[in-house]
Amino acid sequence: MRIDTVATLEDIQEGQIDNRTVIVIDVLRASSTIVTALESGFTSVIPVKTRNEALTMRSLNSIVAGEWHGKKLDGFDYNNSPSILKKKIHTGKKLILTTTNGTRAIEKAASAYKLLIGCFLNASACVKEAINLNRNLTLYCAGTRSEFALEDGLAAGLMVSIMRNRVPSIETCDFSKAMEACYLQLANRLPHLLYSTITGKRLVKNLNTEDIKYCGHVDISNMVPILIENRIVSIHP
Ligand SMILES: O=C(O)[C@H](CS(=O)(=O)O)OP(=O)(O)O
Repeated sequence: MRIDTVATLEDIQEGQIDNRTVIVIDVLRASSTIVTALESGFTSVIPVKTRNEALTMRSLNSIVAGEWHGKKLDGFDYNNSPSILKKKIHTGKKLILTTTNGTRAIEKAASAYKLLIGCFLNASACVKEAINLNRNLTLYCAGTRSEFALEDGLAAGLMVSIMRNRVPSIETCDFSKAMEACYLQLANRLPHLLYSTITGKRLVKNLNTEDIKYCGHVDISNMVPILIENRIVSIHP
């Protein structure tokens, strides 16, 4: 098995999607929001591209959440905020979600053999599932507005490190090795380090500090979200 890590939304190549397991990593915040939404009772998350698409899909049985450049969109129920979502149980509802980077990464990699959603919160559960799926793996960091986001790279590095402990023969690209080394070097500075990344600083400016603290927790969830026909559901319902 081989792992490749992709640095930003734009950088992914065709050969890194088809016939592979792809884990979309957007720590701040789309991946963390999706994991948390399924943990808090939503039956599915529907990723959509635009505000209008999200509002058109709204129904009695759904809640609309998302942001553009960090700010909650007009007419939406929630921002892309895992710490707010987790305060309430939403049993049986669908979450319609649109975000600046994460939902676009999901759309770009939708033709993967299996597309999973990962972050710090569910890193070990994702790796376990990727091993079960037994395909080459792409860790697809969404980044932020076309730039590499350190928090995504660190979560990818954590996943490479967990994978290497479980499957010592794993092959990796050099960027995966670099992210693994980076995670091992900086792990003891989590979650505080996330306040100083580009996205972290932006979230602080927009008063979303609770999200940063929450998203930096490692392995607090066993939830593995998977994309099935445009809907994200729990892999083990
Ligand atoms: O959750 C967010 O606020 C970010 C916005 S950005 O990185 O500041 O553009 O969106 P996401 O799609 O979750 O990265």
